[in-house]
Formats: sequence, C-alpha cells, structure tokens
Amino acid sequence: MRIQGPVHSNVSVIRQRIVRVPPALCRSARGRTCMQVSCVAETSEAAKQVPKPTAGLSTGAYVTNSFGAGRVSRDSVDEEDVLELKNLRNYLVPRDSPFIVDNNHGGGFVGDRDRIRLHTVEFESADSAGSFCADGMMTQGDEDSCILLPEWAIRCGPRKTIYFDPKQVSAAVVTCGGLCPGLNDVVQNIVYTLTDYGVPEDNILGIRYGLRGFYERDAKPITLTRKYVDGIHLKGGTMLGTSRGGANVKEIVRRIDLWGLNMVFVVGGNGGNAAANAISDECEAQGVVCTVVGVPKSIDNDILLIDKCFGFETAVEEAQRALLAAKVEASSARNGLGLVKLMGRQSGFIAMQASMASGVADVCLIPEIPFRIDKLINHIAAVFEKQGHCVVCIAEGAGQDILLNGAGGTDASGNPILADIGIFLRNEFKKHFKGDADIKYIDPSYMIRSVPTTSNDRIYCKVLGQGAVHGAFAGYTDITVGLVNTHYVYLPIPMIIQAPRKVNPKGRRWNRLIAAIRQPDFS
Ligand SMILES: Nc1ncnc2c1ncn2[C@@H]1O[C@H](COP(=O)(O)OP(=O)(O)OP(=O)(O)O)[C@@H](O)[C@H]1O
Ligand SMILES: O=P(O)(O)OC[C@H]1O[C@](O)(CO)[C@@H](O)[C@@H]1O
Repeated sequence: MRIQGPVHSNVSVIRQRIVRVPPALCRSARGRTCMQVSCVAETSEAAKQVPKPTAGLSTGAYVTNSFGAGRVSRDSVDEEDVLELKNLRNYLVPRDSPFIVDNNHGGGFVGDRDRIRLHTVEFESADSAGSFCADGMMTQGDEDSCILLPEWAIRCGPRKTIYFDPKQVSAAVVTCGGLCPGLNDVVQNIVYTLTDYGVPEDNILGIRYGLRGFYERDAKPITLTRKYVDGIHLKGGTMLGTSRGGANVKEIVRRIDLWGLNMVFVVGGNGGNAAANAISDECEAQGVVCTVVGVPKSIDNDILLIDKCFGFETAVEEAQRALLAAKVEASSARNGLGLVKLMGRQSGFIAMQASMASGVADVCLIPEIPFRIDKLINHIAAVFEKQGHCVVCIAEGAGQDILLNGAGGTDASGNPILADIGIFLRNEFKKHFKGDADIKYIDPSYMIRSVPTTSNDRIYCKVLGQGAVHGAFAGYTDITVGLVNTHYVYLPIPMIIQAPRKVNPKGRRWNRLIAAIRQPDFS
C-alpha cells in the first residue's frame, strides 16, 4: 500500500534529551560517566541538583539518548518506562485475529502492555561482580560504553487484534550475511505462521541470495509454500541462498512497492538488521506501508541485549568437538600442542563457550582481550612441563594487533577482512618450539556453521519465526525478535545495531573460564 507523503509511524514522540540520572540509578556506576547519560554522584548535594522532569515528561517516563534510554526513577515505573516500538497502525485497519475463535488453541494471547523486565539483578553494592552498567548494556565491552536502558521490553507473541487482513498480505523473506545453523528453521516457521494466519501461499516470496535478490535479474524470487519448506530444517545452510553486500536500499524499496509487499522479514546479523532498519526508514520516506521485521542471526552471538542468537548453541556444540579432537591429538604426543581456530570476528563468545564446554582447553584467546606472544609461549611451556601437552583455542579476531601483515580491507558488506591469526600462531609456535613440540592445527570454521540445528536451537528458531510474524500482524515495524532474560521480546532495531555485543572481560562468564583453566594474564 502506498500513501500520499511520508509515513509518520505511530510511535509516541521520543524525546531527544540527555538526562542526569538520579543517584539510585548510579549505584553501580558511582562517580563515573555513562555514555551519553551522565550519572550524578551519590551525594545528597548532587541529588538536589537532579532536574525535575519537565512538563510533558511524566515521572517514570523514559528519555532516550542515541536510542537507548535512561530510567528516570526505579520507584515510579509506569507504562512508558519501556523500550518503545514503531508501528504502522495509523495506516492499517484493526481486526480480530483469526485465532480468536478458539482463544488461540486455548492458549490465550499476549497483550500489547505485557512486558519483560530488562533489569533483573539487584546488586548488594558496587563491589558485586557485574554491578557496573546493571541498568543498561555495554556496547563496547568496556565500562565507558554503558548505555542505560528502560526497565521493560514489550513481550513477543500473538495479539487478539491484528492490523493486516491475512488475505491481503504479501510477504517476503530474505536471509543475508554468513551462514548460521537455523536459517532454514526460521524461514520455515515464518512461512508456517503466515499461512496459519491465512496468508495465501502464493503471496509469500523467498528472496534469493541475500538482499541483492530483491532486484537482481538472474535471481528471481521463489514462492514459498508449506510444501516447499517442508523438511528444510533438516539441512544446514539456507535454501534461499545468502550473500554479503548488495544492500541497494532504494532499489529494494522500489521492488517492495512494485510487488505490493506489506511484510518483509530479514534474517540477518548486525548488518542484516541494519539493512532492515534502512529499508524500514526508506519505506517511511517513500510512503510505502510495509512492516519490516528482523530476526537476529549471528553465529558469533554478537547482537546487543539478546541472550543468545539462534544457531549459537549448535555452533558451540560443534566447536567443542574440534577442541576434543585437539585434546586427543595433543595428549597422544610428547609436548603435543593442539591449536584450534574458531569464528568470532569481533566477539569471542564461541571460543569462550566452547572452551568452557569442552573442559579440555588450557588457553582461550578472544578479540576482546589483547595478548603478548612471549607470555603466551611461556605459559604453554609451563603447561607442557606440568601435563605434557596443551590445547589452545583462539577466536579468529584475537591478536589482530600483533599480526605483521594484516589482511586489511573490507568484505562486500563492509566487515573487516581479518589476517589469519591461526596460521600465524602455528608458525610462531613452530619457530619457537622447533622439534620440541608436536603441533596440530585445526580450523573447523565453516564446518561449524554449516550444520543443522540441535534440538534446543530448533525450538528457538520456531519461536523466533512465529514471533516475527506475530509482530508483523501486530502492526509493529523496524523491530527484531529475541530472547532477553529468558523471555521473548520485541526490540527496536536501532537499539540493537549500535555496536556488536562483546564478551565483557570483567564479567562473570569470562572470569569463570579463566578461573577454570587457570589462565594467567597474557597482556
Ligand atoms: N548499515 C547498513 N545499511 C544497510 N545495509 C547494510 C548495512 N550493513 C550491512 N548491510 C547489508 O546487510 C546484509 C548483511 O550484512 P553482513 O554481510 O554484514 O552480515 P550480517 O547480517 O551482519 O551477518 P553475519 O553475522 O553473518 O556477518 C548485506 O547485504 C549488507 O550489505
Ligand atoms: O567467509 P564469510 O562467509 O564472509 O564469513 C566469515 C565471517 O562470518 C561470521 O561467521 C559471522 O559474521 C564470522 O565469524 C566470520 O568472520
């Protein structure tokens, strides 16, 4: 549907204002400055200086910084202390959900004001581990990048009132970026849920080979019927195909308009969600009424706020197998050194979790924490001394600063092309230990991300696929769906794409690992 003039989505006005946050919120960040939200020191004098909410800004309402938001008061939470979502409801006609006849199979519905708490831990003091940025999220893995968040996020799920006539829906599904276990599962469940609502099968398009498939002549979209997607979850990869680059947003929106699409589902990572956001903005600018919903996919697990991305658990399962193989090889040789390189361009979640899960890693190196080769080699020598062999796990993005000839440049999507730290380390180890160590190097990267999902991930993908469609029928746009604090929520895309999520070097998870493997500081 096209309307005259730009679409002004029915989002309540977001007030661009930087606030001084009252002391209660700064308990864990005493005296520090949070990014874009200045925290007031915890003194009564400072407390007096906290400005009163201005007219129109009700107590407990939230105020935004770049996109995140700072709570005004913990004690006066009201409906507005929530991560707001854009919607197109002003341009759509509300109607009953088709599932209302049997009360959604007896299971009931989710209300628009159902919400999930974002701040779940109450810390005793600023000394408690993880207390810094307790009421927000860190975008850079360091303390200065803390962005405060409101108290609540809107709950994901089916609504009693929907804003599209299912018979009039024309939808498209696209997968983009690198592979990740579960892509097919998500596509399948989007198709199943759309047709459950009553969307005609002929009206569901699968876009081929990523975003370029919207407009490239040699990759025509396919029609996604239930039969077509039956059983695709048993295979790895994506039956739609994927690619990097090719995000010509104007051209994409031209096709959306031409084909009369009113729902677009983008299954992608930080890049794919940035594309979804750009498409949503362009639709708005061109007056094209089309809801754009992201499903966050990242084998690196680097999406802000989301507990874990789909496919990540499967990836860890596969990755730890490589570590187990390295252990067998290493422990069968005198001074055996098993070196495993895992994916993780900017975030070391796979390496950290696989190291922890395997129980065999002696060293784990991740992009977030710099290391010195001499210190690393000294430690490996000490491990040889103690147990006769050593297993080292390294994320591909680790140690880029020490590589003499970085690969440089960017891929078609603008992601940095990394130099191969695995090969580099193997050569350094060979140079140093000469014949005194038996080095086995394993790089299972593409094997890990090409497998089908484990059962937990399969279930997760089902919920995400269903949730994405429920969100679209609810009239929301520019949203993504994910698990946050173990509940399913809708999040505004601009909030999650501010930066890739990183391992917190001072967080409990990393701390647990280095304590378990007795890893010293290599910096
Ligand atoms: N800022 C952006 N605006 C519009 N499109 C973008 C933007 N960033 C990336 N894209 C597009 O989104 C698509 C996916 O991006 P990218 O290749 O970076 O993978 P991703 O979605 O981040 O997944 P992965 O985690 O596998 O890297 C590409 O087609 C890319 O051109
Ligand atoms: O070789 P490709 O397909 O560009 O993907 C490699 C990248 O994709 C990811 O799997 C996900 O972003 C990274 O870990 C990795 O660096």
